[in-house]
Amino acid sequence: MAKTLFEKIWDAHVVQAADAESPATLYIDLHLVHEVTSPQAFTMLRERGLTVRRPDQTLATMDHSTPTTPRGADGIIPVTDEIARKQLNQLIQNCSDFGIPLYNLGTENQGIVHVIGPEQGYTQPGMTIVCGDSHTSTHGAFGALAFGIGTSEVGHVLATQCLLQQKPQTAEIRIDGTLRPGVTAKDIILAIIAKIGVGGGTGYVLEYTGSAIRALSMEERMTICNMSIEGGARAGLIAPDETTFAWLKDRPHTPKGEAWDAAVAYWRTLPSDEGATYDLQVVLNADELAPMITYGTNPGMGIPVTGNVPAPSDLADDSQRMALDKALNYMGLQPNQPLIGQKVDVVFLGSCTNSRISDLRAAAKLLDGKKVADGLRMLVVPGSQQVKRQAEAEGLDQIFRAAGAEWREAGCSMCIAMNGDQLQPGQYAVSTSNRNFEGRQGKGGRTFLASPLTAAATAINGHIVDVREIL
Ligand SMILES: CC(C)[C@H](C(=O)O)[C@@H](O)C(=O)O
Ligand code: SF4
Repeated sequence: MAKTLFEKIWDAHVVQAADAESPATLYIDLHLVHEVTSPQAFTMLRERGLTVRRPDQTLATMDHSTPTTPRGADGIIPVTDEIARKQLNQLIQNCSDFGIPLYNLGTENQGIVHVIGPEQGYTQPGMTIVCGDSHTSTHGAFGALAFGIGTSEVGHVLATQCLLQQKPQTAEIRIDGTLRPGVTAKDIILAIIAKIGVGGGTGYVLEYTGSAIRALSMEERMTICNMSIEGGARAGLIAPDETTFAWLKDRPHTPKGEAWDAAVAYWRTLPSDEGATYDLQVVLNADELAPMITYGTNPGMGIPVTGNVPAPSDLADDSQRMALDKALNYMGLQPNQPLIGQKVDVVFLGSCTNSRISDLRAAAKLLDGKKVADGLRMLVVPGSQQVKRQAEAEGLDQIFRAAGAEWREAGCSMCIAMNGDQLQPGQYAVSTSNRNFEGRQGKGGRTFLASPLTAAATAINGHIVDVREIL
C-alpha cells in the first residue's frame, strides 16, 4: 500500500503497537535536552535509581536562560542572574553524572537546540527526534519525525529511549508556484497559519509539499517546520531530497564513506509514495503571497504587510470578536488601521525560526552602509556559536555594528525574555521569532512577527515598511 513519509517513519519505529490499554511505543533516535525542561526529569532518574539508556543518542545544550551579552575581557560570558546560574550548573551536573554530551555556555558548538542539532549533523532524515521543547518540529525539515514532549516524557525517554505516543493524522500542505522577491519562507508559514488558524493543525502531522517547498534551502525549510506547532500541529515534515543530502554531507555527526552512501540510499526511499493519501489537504499558491506580519497576540493573527488590521465588528462569532478586541487592546492598535508606518521601538533578529547564517546574510545585505533609525534598538542574536563565527568571518557583525545594532552571543534571547533581554512595557517590536503572545518578549511588550527582511527594513526606517519597496 502507498505510504506517506510520516507513515514510513512511524512504522519503522513502532516497538510495540497500540492496544486497548496503551498507545504505541515508539523508539526515539535522538533526544535533545536543554536547561529549562530537563531538571525534574533527571531528579526522577535519581529517585528511581535509573540510568540514561542511550547517552550516545542524547545531546544537551544551553540556550533559553543563557545571557547573550558580550563576553568579558576573560573571554567568558557573564551569568549574573542567580536562578539562571543555578539552572545552568544543574545541567552541567546532570550531564556529567549521566554521561550526556553537553555544549556548555560559550563553547564552540553551543547554541539554540534546534539550530545545533542540524548544524552538527545529529538531525537526519527518517529519524524520530524529541526534545522537551515545542519547536522540535524544526527538525522535520530533514524528513525526520520530530516533536516536543513534556518533562515527564523527557524522563521516560532518558530512561528507556522510548515514548508512548498516539498516532497522529496526516495533512498535506501543498505550496506550488514561485515566491516573489521580498517574500520568504517566514511569509509562507505565517500565511499558512493565518489561513488554518492556531488550532488548524491540531492532531495532525503536516507534510509540506509542492514546487515552492522543493525550491527552498534547508534553512528556509527549517523556518517553515519550526512554526508548524504554532498552527497546532504535532509536527511538520518535508521529504528529503538532493538539497537535504548536500546540506548534511560532511557534517561532524553524519555517516561517512560507505555508511553515507547506504544512508542516502535509505533516505531516498522515504518520500511519500505516489498515490499515498492524507487525512486533510490545504493548498496555497506562492505567487500570490506577500510579506506577512502579525497584528495580534497569536501567530495566526497575520496579514499581508500592506493590509489593514481587521475589525472586531466584522466578526459574527462572539468569542472570536472578543478575542480580537482583547488582542487589539493589548497591542494598542485600532480596527482597520494599516500597519505600514507603525512606529517600532525594538527589532529582534534571532530565535530558532530565523537566526541561521542565511537569515543574518539577508538582513545584513539590507543594512549594509545604512543606519538603524534614531531611538530604535536592534538586537542581532546568532542561533549558535558556529553561526556567530561564520557571520564574523564574512564581516556581517561589522555591518550590524556599523549600522548601530547590538551583536550578541548565541541563545534564545528576546524570543522568550527569560535571559535578561526583554521589551519594556508598551514597547513595540518587530521580531523574527515565532510567538507573539501577551508578555512573551517582556511584560506589556507588543510583538509583530515578520521575516528577517521585513525586520531589517523596519530597523532602517523606524516604522513598519513593505520591504519590497526598498529591494
Ligand atoms: C521553554 C520551552 C518549554 C518552550 C517551548 O516548549 O517551546 C520555549 O522554547 C518556547 O519557545 O516557548
Ligand atoms: S528560540 Fe524561542 S522558540 Fe526557539 S527554543 Fe528558544 S525560546 Fe523556544
